[in-house]
Parts: sequence; structure tokens; C-alpha cells
Amino acid sequence: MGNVPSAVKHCLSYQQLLREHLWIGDSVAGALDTAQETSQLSGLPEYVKIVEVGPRDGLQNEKMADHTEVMKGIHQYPGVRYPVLTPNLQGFHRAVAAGATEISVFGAASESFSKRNINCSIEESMEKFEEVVKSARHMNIPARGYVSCALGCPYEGNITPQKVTEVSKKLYGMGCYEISLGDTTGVGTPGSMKRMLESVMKEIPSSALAVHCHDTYGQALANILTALQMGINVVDSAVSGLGGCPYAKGASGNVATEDLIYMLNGLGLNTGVNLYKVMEAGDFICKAVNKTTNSKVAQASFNARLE
Ligand SMILES: CC(C)(COP(=O)([O-])OP(=O)([O-])OC[C@H]1O[C@@H](n2cnc3c(N)ncnc32)[C@H](O)[C@@H]1OP(=O)([O-])[O-])[C@@H](O)C(=O)NCCC(=O)NCCSC(=O)C[C@@](C)(O)CC(=O)[O-]
Repeated sequence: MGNVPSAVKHCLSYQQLLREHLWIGDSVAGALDTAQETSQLSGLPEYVKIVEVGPRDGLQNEKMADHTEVMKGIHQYPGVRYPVLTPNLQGFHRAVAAGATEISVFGAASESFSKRNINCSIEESMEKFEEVVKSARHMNIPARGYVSCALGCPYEGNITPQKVTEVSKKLYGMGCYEISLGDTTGVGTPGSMKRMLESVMKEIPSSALAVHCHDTYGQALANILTALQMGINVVDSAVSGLGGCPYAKGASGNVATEDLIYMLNGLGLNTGVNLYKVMEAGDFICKAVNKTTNSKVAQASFNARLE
């Protein structure tokens, strides 16, 4: 592997573990033997697509090489998407040159967060994203849109559902195939998630929406369940609950993929993902970056093995 830095090497093996055991792509065919009886809860989708953000969000607080180096270092498998965050055209061109086959633009529903995260206002960010998404579409590269602070902002506090809707609508209108609504600091509750989604879903079909929940206040699974009951069936998560945004002080990691799968299995919802293999990947990456898992399921399984 030559001079590839160790963080990238860990990323490679971790990525391989995830690829082998977690369906990062679109396919959801085939029931999981671990999925339990069909749910009695109303309004749930038949299957859930999990978007694993561990290799990106999960490691973004680690000392890591630039995306060019990471993208060049990984082996890309057919059927797996490797999205790269691209805040502007410069980032887009670099990502494409490095072999990215999907990109994400990342906006916010909070002016203060937008300024701190990408150093421009929401309006300016939309102008930059428009150029990026236009170029991506021109090259048949799918573009996903993120809306951070969808349930609250670390600088402004409350964010109105109308503001989230307005930003989401712009991203969808410019051609993002999916809008991922981020509870960046994990302050949301099922109540605020419901209010926000009711507003956004008036403008964007649920089939084009995803939720991206952090677990800072322990509400992530409850918030996700609320979203599922409202017809959303795409959920972002990170193995071992790694992650956190460097521009959102105090924000803990993403909801753990292991905990999400455990809940979905219990609801009888298909994901096509083998929980035990994801736990192996989680164990691997936690050791590699010297972190303790944030997954309750992984912790409980580990403790059970010790008994
Ligand atoms: C967006 C910028 C670059 C603006 O940063 P800026 O300083 O305003 O950029 P600029 O246009 O003024 O250029 C300044 C220098 O940066 C260079 N530059 C300019 N653009 C790029 C680029 N794309 N790639 C590489 N270099 C770049 C540019 O070439 C120039 O270099 P110089 O001429 O001084 O040598 C900066 O603010 C930035 O890097 N922000 C990203 C912060 C970040 O990664 N945040 C975490 C992402 S996770 C997230 O947002 C939340 C999410 C998605 O997970 C969901 C959730 O939980 O809510």
C-alpha cells in the first residue's frame, strides 16, 4: 500500500468489512433470517435502506488524509456507492478526478451553522450547490442533499420546520435525488421530528427523503421510528455510533448502525444486513481508532459474552 497513511489503511479494511457485510447500495432484496415477526405498529414501510455513513461521518473527526488520497486508496466494488461531500465546484472536480461516483452537497437550515460549517450564508451555499448539482447531473453522477440542523441548531437553538422545508425544497428542486434531514446535534424528539416532517412532506415525497440522526440526547431511535411511521424508509447511521460534526460542539456520534438494525429486525423490517457482521466491522474500526463503541447492542453482546 506504499505510503498510504494509517488512517486510510484502517479505512480500507473497515470499508471492506462494511462492503462485505453491509449492503451500502440500493439493493434490499432477500429477507434477513434475523428479521422477526411482522410488526404490529402501523404505517411502517416494508423495508428500510440503511445509508452507512461510518467511513465518512464516522471518521471525519479523525486525523485523516484528504478525500483524494482516500478515494485513490480504496478499491471500488460494483454496486456500491462511495459518496463524497462536495461543498463547491472545486471540491466536486477534485472528487470526480479521484473517482467519486456519487456526491453530496451539504446545506443547513441555520444561517449561523452554514457560516461556520461552509463559510457562507444559506443563499450563497445554494448558489454553489446549484453549480455542483448541475455539473453532476451533466456527468450522470447522482447528487444527494443534506440539510443540517433540521431539528435545532447549536448556535441559534430552535429552527422552524418552514425553514427546513424551504432549504430542502431548493435542494430537491435543483436535482438532488434524495434529501437527508440531519439532526446534527441530536436535540430532536419524536414530537419535533413529526412536526418537521409534516412540513417537509408537503413539498417533497417521502420516497425522496432520508433521516440522519445523532444520538446526543438518546432520542435517535425514537426519532427514526417516528420517521418510519411517517413513510420514510431511508436512514443514515454509522457503525459503532462513531462520528460527530466538528462544527457542532458537543454533538455526539450518529445513531449506531448496530442499534438501528436491532430495532428494525425487531420490527420485522427487511434491511438485508447481517447484524453480527456489522458488529465485527464495528469492533474492528473501534480498535483501529482507539474508541469505545457507542452501540448499546454491541456493548450488550460483548457483556453477554463475558458472562
Ligand atoms: C467549504 C470550505 C472549503 C469553504 O472555505 P473558504 O475558506 O470559504 O473557501 P475559499 O473559497 O475562500 O478558498 C479558501 C482556500 O480553500 C481552498 N478550497 C476551497 N474549496 C475547497 C475544496 N472543496 N477542497 C479543497 N480546497 C478548497 C481554496 O482553493 C483556497 O485555497 P488557497 O487559495 O488559500 O490555497 C470550508 O468551509 C470547508 O472545508 N468546510 C467543510 C467543513 C466540513 O467538512 N464540515 C463537516 C461536514 S459534516 C456536516 O456538515 C453535517 C452532515 C452532512 O454530516 C449532516 C449532519 O449531521 O447534519
